[in-house]
Amino acid sequence: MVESNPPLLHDFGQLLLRHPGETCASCHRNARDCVANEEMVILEECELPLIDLGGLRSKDEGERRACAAAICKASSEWGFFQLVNHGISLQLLAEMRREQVKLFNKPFERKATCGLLNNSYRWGNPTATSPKQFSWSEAFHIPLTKISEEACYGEFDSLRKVMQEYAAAMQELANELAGILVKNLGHQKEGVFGESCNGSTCFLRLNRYPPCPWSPEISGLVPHTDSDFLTILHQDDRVGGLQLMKDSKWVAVKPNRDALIVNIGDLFQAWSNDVYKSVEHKVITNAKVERYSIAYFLCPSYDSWIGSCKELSSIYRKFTFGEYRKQIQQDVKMNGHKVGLPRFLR
Ligand SMILES: C=C1C[C@]23C[C@@]1(O)CC[C@H]2[C@@]12CC[C@H](O)[C@@](C)(C(=O)O1)[C@H]2[C@@H]3C(=O)O
Ligand SMILES: O=C(O)CCC(=O)C(=O)O
Ligand SMILES: [Fe+2]
Repeated sequence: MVESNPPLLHDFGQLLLRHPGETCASCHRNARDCVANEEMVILEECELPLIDLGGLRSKDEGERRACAAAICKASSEWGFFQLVNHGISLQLLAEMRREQVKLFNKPFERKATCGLLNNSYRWGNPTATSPKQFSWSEAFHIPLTKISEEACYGEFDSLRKVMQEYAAAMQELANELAGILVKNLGHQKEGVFGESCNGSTCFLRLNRYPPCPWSPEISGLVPHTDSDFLTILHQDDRVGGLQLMKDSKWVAVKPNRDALIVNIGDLFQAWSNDVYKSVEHKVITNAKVERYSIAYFLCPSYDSWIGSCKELSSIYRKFTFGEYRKQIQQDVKMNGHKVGLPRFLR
């Protein structure tokens, strides 16, 4: 049988061999026995703020205002919320998921070579310097620049067509949410994003988390913040695993088949001068079942300047998105993990 899974067990094993003596900071067991030491912290399951976007379309001005206020409140207190009545057709979400499954079912060799989808395939973390930096997952992190170029997708034209429709729908929703968040701080979206955040500058990330024999000690996706303005996540509707940091504790997000998850990324935190929070999150693995998710990242072009709505008292220095991405890639390469916004403090 042709293997479609990436060699996660082999790569993780190699990493453990390179770190035989490492001990876990919280339980003092050998890193081989305990690779995700944060898991020792007590875990709560949470009800993320639930926002009914139908409120924005209400004839009643009070309801429209209340809905916008709830979005801003959740973005500053949680950095995360769930969205129902979001207007994205369930059929489109299901079609996108079908194409995603078909893609991940291809032989590993095919996914890893051939420059598939703009060379966007990755798995594990080749630059991890310790076991707890390893992600038990595979992903296509796809720039939407070439989404209209059929030649770039070869045999995956049905995936390209659904992705095009999916990305357009997500872009509209992401822009609407971004507009509300910007207006709340007394600015106009056009002034902040200008022409820089359009369909072709954004990314789609297709994630697959294979069952993991080391579960739950190893992360499916290591703790991170997203490097964009905001993310719209279509997570698995049955298999949970997403956790986020709230009041210094990891809390688990319950799957909800009717909801999309929205989270604030680093760029919005920087622009809002820390009013909106880019919160750390991670995915835990499951020993028996695989899990899928799709993230839409609202990003500007690489040459866009990320300033602050409080120019005179801004916490972060001005930087371009290109500079930000480059710094992340450099940190991941050098230390195995992302540093992010702290690098850009004034
Ligand atoms: C190994 C890594 C790649 C990543 C940064 C990280 O240290 C951990 C998570 C990865 C992630 C996931 C969300 C976004 O896609 C991303 C751009 C980010 O900010 O964190 C990626 C990073 C990446 O692919 O460079
Ligand atoms: O799979 C998930 O639920 C989260 C994925 C995620 O955080 C990401 O792709 O940045
Ligand atoms: Fe993320």
